Amino acid sequence: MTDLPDRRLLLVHAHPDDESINNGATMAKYAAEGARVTLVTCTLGEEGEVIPPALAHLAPDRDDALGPYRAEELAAAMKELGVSDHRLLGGAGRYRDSGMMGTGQNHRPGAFWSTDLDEAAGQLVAVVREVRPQVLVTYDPNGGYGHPDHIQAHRVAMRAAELAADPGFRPDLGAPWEIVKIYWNRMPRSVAEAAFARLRQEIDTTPFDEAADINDVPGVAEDSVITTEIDGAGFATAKASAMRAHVTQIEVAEPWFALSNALAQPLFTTEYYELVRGGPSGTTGTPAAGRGSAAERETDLFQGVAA
Ligand SMILES: CC(=O)N[C@H]1[C@@H](O[C@@H]2[C@H](O)[C@H](O)[C@@H](O)[C@H](O)[C@H]2O)O[C@H](CO)[C@@H](O)[C@@H]1O
Ligand SMILES: [Zn+2]
Repeated sequence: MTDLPDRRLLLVHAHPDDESINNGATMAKYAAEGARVTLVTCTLGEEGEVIPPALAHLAPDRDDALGPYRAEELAAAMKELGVSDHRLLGGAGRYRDSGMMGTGQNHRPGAFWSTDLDEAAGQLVAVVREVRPQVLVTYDPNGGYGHPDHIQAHRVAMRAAELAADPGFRPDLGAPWEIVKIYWNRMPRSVAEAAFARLRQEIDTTPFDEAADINDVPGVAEDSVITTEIDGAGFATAKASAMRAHVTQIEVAEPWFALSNALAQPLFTTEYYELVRGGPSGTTGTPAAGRGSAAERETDLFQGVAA
C-alpha cells in the first residue's frame, strides 16, 4: 500500500526551538531507530528576542530578519537530531509569530494567533494524509505556558487530526487518515521541583545569574496525569546540540540552559507525555488520565500500535 516506514511520528510546534526543548531526545531516539519523524513548525519565530549582541540587528524592531535566520537554526538543529522531514506550516512565512500573550503583535495581519483555525488546520491535514502518522505529539490546551502560538498550535493540531480522518473533508488533500495515538507534552511536577531545587543549589556553578520559576516550564502537571516517559539519556548530546543550534534563543551549559531572558532551567533528557487519544490497544477514545505510579507508564509512544 505505501513504502512508508512502519512507524511514523508527527510533531506540531509553534516556533523553531520548541521541538528541541520539548522533544529533542524523543525525536533523535525514534529517528535513530528508523522511524519516520516529521516536524511541522507553525511560525518562524519572527518576534523572538536575540541573545548574541552581534545578531541584535535581526530583531523585529530593527531589520526584522529573525525569521529566516531561525529557519536556518532549525535546519541545523534537525541535523543534530537526525530528522530529515521538517516543514513550515503552509510554507515559510505563511503564519507569523504572534508575540507574547497580550502584545500588539497578537493582532498583526498574518499573526498565527488570529488566523482562521480551519484554514490553518487544512494546511496540516495535507501533511497528515501524506505522512499517515500513527502518533501525533503537540501541546496541551494551554500551549504549555500560555503563549498564543503554542495555544493555536495545539488547536490546529487537534482540529487537523479530526478533519484528516473525515472522508467528507477536502478529498483533494488525499485519502482520510486516522491518527491512532495523540500525546501532549508534559512535565511531572515532582521531577521539575527536584531539578529546580538542584539548579538553585548549583546556580553559582552555571553561567546564569538566577533560576527560572517552575511555572515557566511548559506543561508542568501532577504526576498522575503523566502516562508516558521516554528515556532519552542516550541522546542527551544530540538534544543539547540541537538546542545550541538555536543560537538566537537559547544558551546551553549542560545540564542547564536559559532562554532569551537568561533565567536558567534544567535540560531534561527524559521527556514526558500525556496520552489523550488511543490506548495500549491503539483504540480511539480518551484513556483514563494517569496510570498511578511512574512504574506503570508507557515507555514507547508506539506502544500498542499495530505495525
Ligand atoms: C520557548 C518559546 O516558546 N519561545 C518563544 C517566546 O520567547 C520568549 C519571549 O522572547 C520573551 O520575551 C522572553 O522573555 C522569554 O524568555 C522567551 O522565551 O516568545 C517569542 C515571541 O513570540 C518567540 O519568538 C519564542 O520562540
Ligand atoms: Zn515557542
